[in-house]
Order: sequence, then C-alpha cells, then structure tokens
Amino acid sequence: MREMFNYYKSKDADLSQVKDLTVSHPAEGIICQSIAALSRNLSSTIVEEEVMKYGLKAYKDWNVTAIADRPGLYILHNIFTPESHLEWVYKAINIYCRPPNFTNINQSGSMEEDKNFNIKKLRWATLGFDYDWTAKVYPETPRAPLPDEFVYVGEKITEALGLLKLESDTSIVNYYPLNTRLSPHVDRSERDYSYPLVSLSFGQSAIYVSGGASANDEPIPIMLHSGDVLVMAGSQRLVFHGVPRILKTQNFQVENDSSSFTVAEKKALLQYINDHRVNVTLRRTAP
Ligand SMILES: O=C(O)CCC(=O)C(=O)O
Ligand SMILES: [Fe+2]
Repeated sequence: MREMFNYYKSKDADLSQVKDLTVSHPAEGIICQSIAALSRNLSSTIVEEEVMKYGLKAYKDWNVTAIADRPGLYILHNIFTPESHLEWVYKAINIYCRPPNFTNINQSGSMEEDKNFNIKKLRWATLGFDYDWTAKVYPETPRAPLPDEFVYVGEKITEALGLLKLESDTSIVNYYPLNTRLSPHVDRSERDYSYPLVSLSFGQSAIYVSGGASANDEPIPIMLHSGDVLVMAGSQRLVFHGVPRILKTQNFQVENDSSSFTVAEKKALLQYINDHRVNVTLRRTAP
C-alpha cells in the first residue's frame, strides 16, 4: 500500500494504470453495468419512476462498477446532477464546517465567531458523533442528528445496491486543496462493521488507492471524479485505502443565473470548487 501511495503522490506518476472504471474490463473481473442489471432489489417501476432528492439522478441513470475479487466494493459513476455538485460544495463550505460542527480549525465547535476562520486551512469537519482523532474513538452519544441529505443519500445508495440500509448517524467531511493527500488507513472506529461506509466525491478528482485487509496486500488505483460514490461493504469495509493525489480535471461554472447564490457566494464557491476536492463520508457509528 505504501509503495503505491508514494508512487501516486508524485506529480510525475504515470497515470495509465489508474483504471477507467466507467467501462468493464472482463478479463480482470471488473464489470460496469446499470444499477438495474446489478441489483435484483430494484423493481423496474422504481428504476424508471422514482424521483430523487438532493441532486441524486434517477436510478435509471446510475451505472456501477463491481470488482470480482473485491466483493463489497462499489463505485457509482456520477450519480448527482451537474448543478447539485455546486450545491453540495456550497453546503460543505458554508454549513457543514460552521459551528456547532467541529472542524480542524474549531475543534470544540465553539459558537463564538472565529475571526481567524480561514477556509484555506480547512481540512475536515465532523457531524453527528464527532470523531476524537487522538483517542480514535467516537463518543457514546451524538452531538446532533445528521443533515437530512446525508441520511437520505446513504439510504438510497445502499438500498439500490441491495446492502444493509445505511442509517447514517455520522460524517467526516474531508476538504482537499490540490496538493494535499490522505494517508493509508482503515476506518475501524465505527462500532458495527456490518453497515457499509459510503463516500461521496465533489469538486476536483482524486487518485484513490484501495487495498486489502493487510497493508501489504496489493492495492488498485482508482480515479474518483465529482459526483462519484464509493461504497465499502462486507469484506471491503475494513480494507486499507488512501488518497495520494488530487487532480485538477474540471472547470466548474454557474451555467445560468437561476441559481440562488449571491454574486459573492458564487465567486467564493467557484474559486473553491475549482481548486479543491470535497469528500463526504457517511457512516453508522452507533451499534
Ligand atoms: O477522500 C476520500 O475519498 C476518502 C476519505 C476517507 O477515506 C475517510 O474519510 O476515511
Ligand atoms: Fe477512510
């Protein structure tokens, strides 16, 4: 894991081995198909007709990649409408990182206005059960319920995949400027691993490395773009993974002015999303 992580950290890394998972590679057991083809749980009426909230596209437009020798790992490709990517990042930089939520800048969630709040220094926010990064534990009780959109999206995604429905109660939101990374780790602090972990990507892209239960297992490099969702369930719930590199791949614009953003908000939002990646992890922490 370390070796591949360090390789992709470099700006000179050759990216030709980073798999395009939006197509199948049958010889390698990598199959990309519609959610309807993958999941017997979804009736054709639901696939055709269910109207989604919070920017999720209808099920009929969902494609998902599964990998034969990594059962439980799923990558859903751009399942959010284009406008909603901006909405999600707007909320990430205006709501999720504001009091009373805890962030790396305001680790107690203090409601006193922080005059030194500097968005450039923002790296994480915790919601629900606030993770204790030092002790590596979640508290016994949550500080607050999760935003409705987190719960909804986690449910829709896990239901569609035929997994145990994720009733998420906790989130870590990661903020990545272009030159940052997230070291290899396993998310093992949640109290019940039978719940999947669902991870939403917005903004710029990531090289994501997904390994095995041991740090020595051979990882695969995956490209994650804005609107993609990665799900870790079953035996893939406890694998090593990390983000060695953020790649600037997209130039977001606000297409028309029916958006509800003010001019100043729009400017700040575009500046942020064109230089950062935001990742929202949906977790179940209570047993
Ligand atoms: O940014 C990502 O895609 C992964 C985030 C992650 O692994 C985590 O928050 O535990
Ligand atoms: Fe993680």
